[in-house]
Amino acid sequence: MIVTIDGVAASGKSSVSSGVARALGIPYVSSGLLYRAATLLGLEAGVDLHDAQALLALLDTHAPRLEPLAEGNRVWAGERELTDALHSSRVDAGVSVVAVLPELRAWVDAQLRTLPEPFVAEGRDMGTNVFPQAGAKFYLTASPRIRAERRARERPEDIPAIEAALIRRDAKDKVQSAPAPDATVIDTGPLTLEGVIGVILEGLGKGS
Ligand SMILES: Nc1ncnc2c1ncn2[C@@H]1O[C@H](COP(=O)(O)OP(=O)(O)OP(=O)(O)O)[C@@H](O)[C@H]1O
Ligand SMILES: Nc1ccn([C@@H]2O[C@H](COP(=O)(O)O)[C@@H](O)[C@H]2O)c(=O)n1
Repeated sequence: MIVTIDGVAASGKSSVSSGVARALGIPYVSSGLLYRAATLLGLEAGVDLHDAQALLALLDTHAPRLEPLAEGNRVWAGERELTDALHSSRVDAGVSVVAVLPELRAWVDAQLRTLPEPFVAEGRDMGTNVFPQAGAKFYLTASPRIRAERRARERPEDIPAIEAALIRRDAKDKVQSAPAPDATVIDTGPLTLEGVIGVILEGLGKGS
């Protein structure tokens, strides 16, 4: 079984996926972390983030891999853990440049498609492109202001700056971010985290 949870930036995809996965007793997979890892390695090496061949060469050398733990995904490059470095504002700002490159999308998709079922997969195109056969699909939204207020607890910038960056990232990610026609769209604005998890579990027939 595959459950997909897609949505716009900072709509709660990772937190919700982790909660749903824990309730189901299965792993979750954060596809965005692989795009973030490619971006971080590119920034550290000083390569042009538009240069797919240079990025693929770095990925070949460092071979970042995703550890899809239910309590929180981790990313490793050899013995080095990249996870904590993947959510900086610098990576936030660069990742959409990397994510439009077809070669990079193919690299991420190939990694995801080797994972053994069952799992919850979260990102932008899990329900449309990567796992169109998924048994259940959800899509999370919330206004940019609400998302920025939530994210402000995790970033040094103020709420208007975070909101502007989220709007920019949504625009750059628009092509790969359309909801699947068969996804249930959830506006998380009026809901708590536990509330969103509850709606999804209910939709899966696992509600309490
Ligand atoms: N329904 C909710 N109510 C309150 N806070 C929430 C809710 N959903 C998520 N959050 C909080 O919003 C923040 C962003 O959530 P999260 O990181 O899970 O989003 P995301 O969609 O995975 O983000 P990104 O696209 O940047 O990877 C976190 O601090 C999370 O705890
Ligand atoms: N399926 C996906 C997942 C992510 N992206 C790109 O990665 C960025 C970071 O993802 P988060 O889920 O951590 O926000 C995102 O802004 C996209 O550029 C993607 O294209 N497809």
